[in-house]
Amino acid sequence: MDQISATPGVAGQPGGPEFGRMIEALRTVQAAITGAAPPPEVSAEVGAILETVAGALEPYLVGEDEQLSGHRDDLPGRGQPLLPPLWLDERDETHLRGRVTFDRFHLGGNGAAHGGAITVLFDEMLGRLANAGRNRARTKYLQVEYHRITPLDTELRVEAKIARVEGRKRFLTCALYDGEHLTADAEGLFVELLPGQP
Ligand SMILES: CCCCC/C=C\C/C=C\C/C=C\C/C=C\CCCC(=O)SCCNC(=O)CCNC(=O)[C@H](O)C(C)(C)COP(=O)(O)OP(=O)(O)OC[C@H]1O[C@@H](n2cnc3c(N)ncnc32)[C@H](O)[C@@H]1OP(=O)(O)O
Repeated sequence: MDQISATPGVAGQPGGPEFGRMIEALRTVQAAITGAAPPPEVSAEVGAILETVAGALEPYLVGEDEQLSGHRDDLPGRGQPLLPPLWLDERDETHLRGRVTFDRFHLGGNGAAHGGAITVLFDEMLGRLANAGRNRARTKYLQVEYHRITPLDTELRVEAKIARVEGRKRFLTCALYDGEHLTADAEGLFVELLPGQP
């Protein structure tokens, strides 16, 4: 996880645009499966296709350091399908600003994003900022408040800031906006790892 490549991949090489297309297709599949009520024969057919997909990748399974997913900063959400597709437009060591869109895969209920999906976004934003140009740090706590529902299929703005640093402790904040409206925000403490801490 220490190495995240911001360089767009080269066509014909592992991590090239073909990889980005595969992750994009997976996101489309996640939303389609979540949102569909298919007849049994279609579920069976799609299930068999997905088993074939997993089988096609099995010979290429690698360790964490070598996997492409999560290491591609040129792809939305680092090419990690657990993360909602997040684009970072501004970043330095004190703040991050980006755009994110939740879809049907991230549904909580009644058209609103799941609170856990929002928390994943906040942990990602704060984790990226807490680790920007600094020694490694991990989340100690993340306190989230949900102020109004976060809509699906809507481009939202997300901003993170460093509030203060006290020794190993980095206190950060993050806020998610639908237009002018704050939908959720968070405060987190990240603690710099000591030698030997994983
Ligand atoms: C996922 C990789 C993350 C690692 C980073 C790697 C690479 C970075 C490169 C690029 C970044 C790219 C992507 C990263 C994006 C997202 C990352 C998401 C981050 C995560 O998702 S990461 C997973 C969830 N996370 C954990 O899995 C942590 C499990 N946990 C531990 O590993 C330990 O818990 C640890 C090491 C955190 C601390 O342990 P510890 O024993 O060293 O430190 P301790 O607990 O003593 O606290 C020290 C000081 O904080 C004060 N303190 C404690 N609790 C407090 C509270 N509640 N309120 C106020 N103050 C508090 C104490 O009072 C003391 O203060 P003082 O020093 O002043 O006495």
